[in-house]
Amino acid sequence: MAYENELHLAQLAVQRATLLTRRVYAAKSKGTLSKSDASPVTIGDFGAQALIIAAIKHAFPSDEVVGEEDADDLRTNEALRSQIWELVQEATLDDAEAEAVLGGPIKDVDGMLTALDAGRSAGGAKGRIWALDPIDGTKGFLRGGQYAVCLALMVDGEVVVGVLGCPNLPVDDKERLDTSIGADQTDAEGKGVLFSAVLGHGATSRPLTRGALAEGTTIKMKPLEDITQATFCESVEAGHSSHGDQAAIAGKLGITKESVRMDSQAKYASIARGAGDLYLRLPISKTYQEKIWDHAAGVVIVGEAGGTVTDAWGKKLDFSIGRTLSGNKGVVAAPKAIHPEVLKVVIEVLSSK
Ligand SMILES: Nc1ncnc2c1ncn2[C@@H]1O[C@H](COP(=O)(O)OS(=O)(=O)O)[C@@H](OP(=O)(O)O)[C@H]1O
Ligand SMILES: [Mg+2]
Repeated sequence: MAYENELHLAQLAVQRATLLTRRVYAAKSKGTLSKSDASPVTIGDFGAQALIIAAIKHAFPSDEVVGEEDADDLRTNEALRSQIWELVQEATLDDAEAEAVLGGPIKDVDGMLTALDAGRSAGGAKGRIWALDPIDGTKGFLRGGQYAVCLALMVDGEVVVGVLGCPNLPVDDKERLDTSIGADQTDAEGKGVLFSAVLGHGATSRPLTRGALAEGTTIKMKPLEDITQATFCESVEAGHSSHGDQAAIAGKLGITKESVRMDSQAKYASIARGAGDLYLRLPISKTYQEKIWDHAAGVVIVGEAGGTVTDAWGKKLDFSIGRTLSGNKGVVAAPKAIHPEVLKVVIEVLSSK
């Protein structure tokens, strides 16, 4: 299979980083995060980004990375730096082969800062560039809800590999969408899901483990015969997408079920596994540009599960421009067969404003 090594590396790196974020959440819940004033999101974000970039640079030294964070804050904040360094050192998978693929633990603090800083790529249309969101859905992370560790590889501006670590989603693909899941998740074995896809080779899900990767199963979007029965997902934050426009679109499509609000790219993962049908993200702000790391992995996973993802005007999401999707507005993700019908209504609603 194409990109087999990249996929394997991405799965293990996301697995290791997702477990780190879960430990930070558990520490927050137990009240043992007292050494620094930093928010658990900050700690998890830096730790996860350092781990993932170190693994990428070990396996593919000349690849570039567009990461959400950089090391500036850590260079000036010693307390924060040592707290994150402690976590990063402890974040090893219970499997020697997996650790060898990842290059083992990061050697020293400088190595951690160097890894973090390697996320400054400007992106673009040429070469191999990874897009990384170490904690997507920061609000979800803080409220014990959905969040995702997101990594994708783009080659010449096209997303070819995508991996999402969703520690608070139910393991069973058939389980109904339930936004309350994760409310009391702990740092325990047997919870959470790792989703992956390679362009042209399908999408899979597997339980999140601490050691070797669990066996994957193919995921597919749910066949939807009657659009009025669709379940659609949207952001929790009203500031990130227009709940009003989305409700108007659902109404015009004859959808009566209430939307499922969920933070992060867990929305893409959920519709890809058939727990939900549509993901609508209609822009609120005229100036906000979506970040590539908020979409790259989810888009290839939905595409490989039988879906189509475009922006709100029907344009393919263009990951080749830089760190943002500056050529696009909004997101419409749906099973291939019904995407045109959904898009038509999206355009009607947007045009009538
Ligand atoms: N104004 C505006 N419009 C659209 N999107 C924005 C906006 N501001 C921020 N963001 C990005 O939204 C990312 C989280 O998206 P979600 O779908 O998880 O939103 S929500 O948390 O459910 O509201 C969030 O990612 P994280 O910061 O990783 O959580 C942001 O990159
Ligand atoms: Mg994000």
